[in-house]
Amino acid sequence: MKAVHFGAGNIGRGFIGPILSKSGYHVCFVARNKKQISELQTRREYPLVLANEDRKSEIVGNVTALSLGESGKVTAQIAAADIVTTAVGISALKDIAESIARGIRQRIKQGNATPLHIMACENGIGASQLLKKWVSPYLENWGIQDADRFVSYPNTVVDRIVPVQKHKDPLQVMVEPFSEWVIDRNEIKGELPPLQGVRYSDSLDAYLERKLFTVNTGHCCAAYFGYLEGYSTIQDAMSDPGIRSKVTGVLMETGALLRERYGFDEKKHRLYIEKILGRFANPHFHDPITRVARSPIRKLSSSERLVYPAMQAERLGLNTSGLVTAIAAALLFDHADDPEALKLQEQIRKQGIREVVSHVLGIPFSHPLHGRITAAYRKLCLNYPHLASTGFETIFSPTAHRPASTE
Ligand SMILES: NC(=O)c1ccc[n+]([C@@H]2O[C@H](COP(=O)([O-])OP(=O)(O)OC[C@H]3O[C@@H](n4cnc5c(N)ncnc54)[C@H](O)[C@@H]3O)[C@@H](O)[C@H]2O)c1
Ligand SMILES: O=P(O)(O)OC[C@@H](O)[C@@H](O)[C@H](O)[C@H](O)CO
Repeated sequence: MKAVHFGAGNIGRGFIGPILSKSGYHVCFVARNKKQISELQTRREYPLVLANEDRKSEIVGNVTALSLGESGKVTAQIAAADIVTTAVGISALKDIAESIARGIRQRIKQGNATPLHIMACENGIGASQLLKKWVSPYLENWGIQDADRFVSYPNTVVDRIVPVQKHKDPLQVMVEPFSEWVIDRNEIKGELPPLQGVRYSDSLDAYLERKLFTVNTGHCCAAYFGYLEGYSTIQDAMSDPGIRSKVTGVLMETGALLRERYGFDEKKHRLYIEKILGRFANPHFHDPITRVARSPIRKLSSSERLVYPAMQAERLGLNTSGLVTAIAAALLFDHADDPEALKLQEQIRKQGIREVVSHVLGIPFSHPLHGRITAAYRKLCLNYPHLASTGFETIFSPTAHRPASTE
């Protein structure tokens, strides 16, 4: 069995690659880092270490790598693959779509009609279906109408914390012991791929929202609140009782929403939250705040971990005060090495916070959350003036940008 995995980064090497390899697939990473590619080609294996007391390690074998630029070879690999997975970041899916489409075209030319499962293992709602939207136009342009007969794009949920890390061995990866990979069973064509430790579900949305609005909402809250306080790792932020309590408060809000939407048992969900808070605090990690806070425009979009649950909870009349403060904190994330953080700050400076809440977060001026978020943002600007320094005077000053109800 053959698998092609795009992205030899943290989750690619730390979770998807190991599951594929353990399940008997030969794994070809399609990657960008030259050093990693040549090491994977030569060694054909790499070490994976668990971030716990024992530091138990295992070898992930039966792997190799290609560079994205080796387009003929990548096409051939996809043409012969049983599974294609990705972990490149949801915004980068469009950049790999043509490669995948070429592989499908070659597969059809070769008369290979065995099922091909393409799974985008990215955080976000409907990532595999989004990838399909990027791949399909290439196929249509080439006159290929019937790829759906054997190609499927099941959405998935992947959960394992794998921080940014550096080791002497560029292939080594340290991961938390916990892991969960759930795949939408309804989308699979043909037999279920024999993936060890993976769950196939008929109700993926429930798993997806539970993960995104608990693990990822809580994680980014720890990051954005931690950033305000000047912490550099999630573990440091989580050891601050004030931050831990704020994160817990937000997860109580998303928990109430999830229970309302999917009927989760309250006690079990509370235990799920507790477990996740413990995972964030894992003392064997130094997970940079900047990794977890990365790409704030993506994280603040209307289908994502902060705004989506806030809008849904508001609609149902549930408490959203913690989410509102978290959104305001995210709007202050101005890390200089994060292109989206810089773009967001530029937009706030140029357009004012009210426009940004409306157009970037997708919350209309007339929506009750709009005024509450701008008010919370203003309060944070006053409490953390060093973060709001560049645009503070203009953010609330002239003309229409001044929020009416925040004095
Ligand atoms: N790290 C985690 O804890 C974790 C857990 C679950 C899900 N995820 C999701 O997995 C995805 C990857 O996250 P990560 O933490 O592994 O990031 P990462 O930066 O460590 O890895 C991404 C990799 O993709 C590569 N890449 C980017 N564009 C590419 C392209 N066009 N072709 C080939 N390779 C490309 C990058 O070079 C990098 O090696 C994200 O969507 C993230 O949300 C991460
Ligand atoms: O990868 P992002 O940027 O969507 O989110 C950052 C982290 O919250 C995320 O990578 C978690 O570590 C992961 O989702 C845990 O399963």
